[in-house]
Amino acid sequence: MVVLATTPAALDQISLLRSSPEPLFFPGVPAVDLSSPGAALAVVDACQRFGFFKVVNHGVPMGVVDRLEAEAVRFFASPQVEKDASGPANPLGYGNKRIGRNGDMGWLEYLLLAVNHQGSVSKASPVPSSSLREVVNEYVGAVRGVATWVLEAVAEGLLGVARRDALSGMVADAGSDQVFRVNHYPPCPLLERLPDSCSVTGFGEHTDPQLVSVLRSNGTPGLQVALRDGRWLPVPPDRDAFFVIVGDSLEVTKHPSPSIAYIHLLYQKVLTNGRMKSVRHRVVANSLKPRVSMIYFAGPAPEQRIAPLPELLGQGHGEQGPLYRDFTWGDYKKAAYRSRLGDDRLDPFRI
Ligand SMILES: O=C(O)CCC(=O)C(=O)O
Ligand SMILES: [Fe+2]
Repeated sequence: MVVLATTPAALDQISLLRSSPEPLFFPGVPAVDLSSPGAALAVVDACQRFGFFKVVNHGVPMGVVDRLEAEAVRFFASPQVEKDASGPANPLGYGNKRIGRNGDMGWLEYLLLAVNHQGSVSKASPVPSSSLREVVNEYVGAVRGVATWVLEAVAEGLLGVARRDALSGMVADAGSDQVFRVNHYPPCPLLERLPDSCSVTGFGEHTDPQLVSVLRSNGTPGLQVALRDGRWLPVPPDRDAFFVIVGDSLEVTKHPSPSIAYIHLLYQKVLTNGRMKSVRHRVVANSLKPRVSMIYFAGPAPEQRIAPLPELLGQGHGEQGPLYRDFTWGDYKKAAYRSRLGDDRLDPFRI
């Protein structure tokens, strides 16, 4: 984070970031072709090594994606007073710059909606128009298929074909906690007044709490993922692909004595007892072009226990037993609401 002597007032409390002198784009984002015979193994490998990958040949009709993007652009271009009618986000609804309740700010506006276990926007969510509701339902219905496919591949890879639905079943259960979010990052002209070495936070660094997130964006760059060595790597946008992000619930590993470096990495997670990695990511603002992203987050029901799957305990990796106490998704969510975006939200659950 950077502090300047004269930060433009319009940035309010939005943090500045130091731009890294890295090459422009990371060429190594693993790409998985869902139509290829080796796709399941490639998914498991990518989840284990990066916690992040993109999928192509995903089978989601691009017409639905384009319709949703057009509806989202229309909504974000509508008068502020109309957008405010669906907010302030608490946590659902329309939000502007403020993310969560604990002081995180970013150069963006967004709409956050709850999705029921059948994949439709829940009645309680403040959706601005029936046309937006319709197209979100259609879109979520389609990308849920990608999330299910990924969770099935992971379960099969770790537990065998008989337990293929061990993870995806948690999302299909009645009462599962699924969320859909559409983010709009307007161009940030203030960037031109900042030194080249600075950028502006669009969405601050964090891990996604759920099992898995499926992200799609327009062609504007901004998304960055953290590698294990702490470097931030820009992800080349691909408007025809989906990016899959492993969430905290899927990851949770263990480590005998967490060192500072290890805490930085945060590659420790629960259900898979560390086999999968959740990945820290963030978005930086763009000076010229708007970025629109849509993310479907697949989470379990509030009463779902988040503990290592018993089959995965004591299978090598030097582990003696779980390093996290049993907790439910509901417990985790409550703790997450009290935390800042970039906090290690699993900390309260470490043994
Ligand atoms: O907008 C993006 O590209 C990423 C946003 C994100 O990480 C999130 O909404 O959790
Ligand atoms: Fe995220």
